[in-house]
Amino acid sequence: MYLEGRLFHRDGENVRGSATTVEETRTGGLGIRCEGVVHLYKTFGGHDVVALRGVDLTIRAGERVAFLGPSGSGKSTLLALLGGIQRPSAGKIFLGEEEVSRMGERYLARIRSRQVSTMLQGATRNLLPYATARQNIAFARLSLSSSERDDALVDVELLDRVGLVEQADQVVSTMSGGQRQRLALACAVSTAPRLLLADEPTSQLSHADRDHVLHLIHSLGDDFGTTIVVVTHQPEVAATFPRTVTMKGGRVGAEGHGGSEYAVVGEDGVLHLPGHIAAEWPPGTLVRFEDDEQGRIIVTRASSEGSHQ
Ligand SMILES: Nc1ncnc2c1ncn2[C@@H]1O[C@H](COP(=O)(O)OP(=O)(O)OP(=O)(O)O)[C@@H](O)[C@H]1O
Repeated sequence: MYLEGRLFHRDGENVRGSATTVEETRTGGLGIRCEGVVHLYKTFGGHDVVALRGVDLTIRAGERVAFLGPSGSGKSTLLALLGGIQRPSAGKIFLGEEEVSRMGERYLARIRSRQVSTMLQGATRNLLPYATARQNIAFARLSLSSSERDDALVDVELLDRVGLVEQADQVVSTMSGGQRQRLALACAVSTAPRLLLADEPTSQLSHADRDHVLHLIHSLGDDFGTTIVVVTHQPEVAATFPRTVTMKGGRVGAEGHGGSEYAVVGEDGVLHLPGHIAAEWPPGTLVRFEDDEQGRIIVTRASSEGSHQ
């Protein structure tokens, strides 16, 4: 059984914290800014794989964003950089007003344990296999002070929200893949983070479980103003987010806001076409630009019949 209603409680909550450092602020979402972020992986073969080719992106405090894009386009890499799990090869990433690469290891570790929750693909591997669901949540919250723990989250409610109340005292090693994934998310949100980064949090779940997990993710935003970024391949999941960012070839190629689609102008004025048009206009297609009376630019396929605007 799942509980409905408000999950997170915090007296005197203030979703726009104003203290000076990320660490001093406990409430409200954490904004993100990427400036020219490039990331290379060195391979054993000795050649570099360029995963990100210059990402400029701002996510405001409290925004909820879904990252989309084909396999290999750099979504997971960007998420890991935002969570401070990897450092960019070049460019800058700011959490709040602080640049991640200027944070010392210990400072960053504290931010990551109390303010930024990152659920990477395969996050279930980070669960303690011989501990129960309830013990895993307690472990995830170890870094919180006792007042922070009292303030916010009741573990039984949290487990109920992800449909695991009957597994509260079951050890992880006996759980199914879907149950582990739901527990990993419960652990990730159990500290009431200011920034939640989740890579494919619903990939192994049934429709009903997916919807409840999404409800849990969005309730963090509703109750705390948490900034939320998820990577997903599922259009139904992306549709619950007010903003989508589509990665293409290591760059931000397009954005969606409130149902409208926008392309992002890249280096040298390059524009990625929305997927459904790109499928019909192969590389080499000649297009014509015209201004209409309202000052809009009309793009028309110049050659062949069946032109698009
Ligand atoms: N550890 C690594 N070592 C070498 N190359 C890597 C590593 N991780 C990712 N890559 C490469 O970086 C590029 C971006 O990968 P990334 O996993 O960020 O993409 P993605 O969009 O999240 O893909 P998917 O949707 O399949 O998870 C790909 O070419 C990938 O092969």
